[in-house]
Amino acid sequence: MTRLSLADVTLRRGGRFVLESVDAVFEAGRLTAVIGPNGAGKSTLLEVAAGLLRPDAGEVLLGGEPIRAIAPRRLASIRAYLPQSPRAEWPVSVERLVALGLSPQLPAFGSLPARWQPAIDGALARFDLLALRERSATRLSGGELARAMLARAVVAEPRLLIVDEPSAGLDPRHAHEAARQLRALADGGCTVVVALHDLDLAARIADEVVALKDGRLLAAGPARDVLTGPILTALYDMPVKVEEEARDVSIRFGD
Ligand SMILES: Nc1ncnc2c1ncn2[C@@H]1O[C@H](COP(=O)(O)OP(=O)(O)OP(=O)(O)O)[C@@H](O)[C@H]1O
Repeated sequence: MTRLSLADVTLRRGGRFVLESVDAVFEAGRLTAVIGPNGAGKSTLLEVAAGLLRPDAGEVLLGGEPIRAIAPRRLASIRAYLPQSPRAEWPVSVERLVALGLSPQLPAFGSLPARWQPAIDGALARFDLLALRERSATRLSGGELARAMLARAVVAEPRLLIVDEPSAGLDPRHAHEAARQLRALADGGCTVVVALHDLDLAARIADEVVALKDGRLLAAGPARDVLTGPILTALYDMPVKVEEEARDVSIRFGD
C-alpha cells in the first residue's frame, strides 16, 4: 500500500507562506485531483508530496515512513514526478527519453537489459509515440514532448505518480487518452495525484479532490462533494454552476 499523507505541512518561500497547515491524504488505487487558482500552491504541494521540497513544518509520510528518510534511489523506484511544462534539455531519442524512466531500476553501468524493451514499447504505444520513437526529444512539439514525458513517468509502473497539469498542451484526443491512462494506473493500484485546471476532466477522472486557495486547504474529499457550486465559487472568487446530466458533470463559469 502506497498511502501518501501530508500532516500540517507549512512552507514559506520568499518570506511568504506558500503552504499553511495543509493536511491531505492520497490513497493507493485512488486518483486525487489538486485544484485551485493560479498561485494557490498546487505545484508546491506536489513537490512537497514528491519529497523534492522539504516543508518548514509538518510531515510527509509515504507508506507510513517519513519521505525524507527514504533513500533517493528507493524513492525514485517507488514514485514518479512530472513537473508542469517539462523540457528536454539535450537531444536524445524519444525511446531513450522514455527509457530514462527506468533508471532507478537499472544497474549503474552497461546497456539497457532487453527484458525492459516490452515496457518501453508499451509506454510508447500508450501515449501514441511509436511513430516518434527515433525523433530527437528536442525536436518535438510541446504536446508530443508532454506525451513523451508522461510515458517516461509511467514506464517503470510507479506505485506513486505525481503529475502537474498533464493535459496542458495536449490536443483533445491525446488529453482524453492521457486521462484514461492515469485513470487506468489508479485502477491498477497506483496512488495518483494530479494538479488540474480542467474541472470537467477532474470531474471525469478523479475519485478525490483537494482544493487549495492561498496556500490553505479550502476543501478535500470525494470529487462529488468538493466539485460543487458553492465550493468552486469560493475557490475561484466567481460564480460557478455545476450541471449534472446523467453521469456527466459540466462546470460553467460566470452568471
Ligand atoms: N521559488 C519561489 N520563490 C518564491 N515564491 C515562489 C517560488 N515558487 C513559487 N512561489 C510562489 O508560491 C506560490 C504558489 O506557487 P505554485 O507554483 O505552487 O502555484 P500553483 O497553484 O501551482 O499555480 P499555477 O496554477 O499558476 O501553476 C505563488 O505565489 C508563487 O509566486
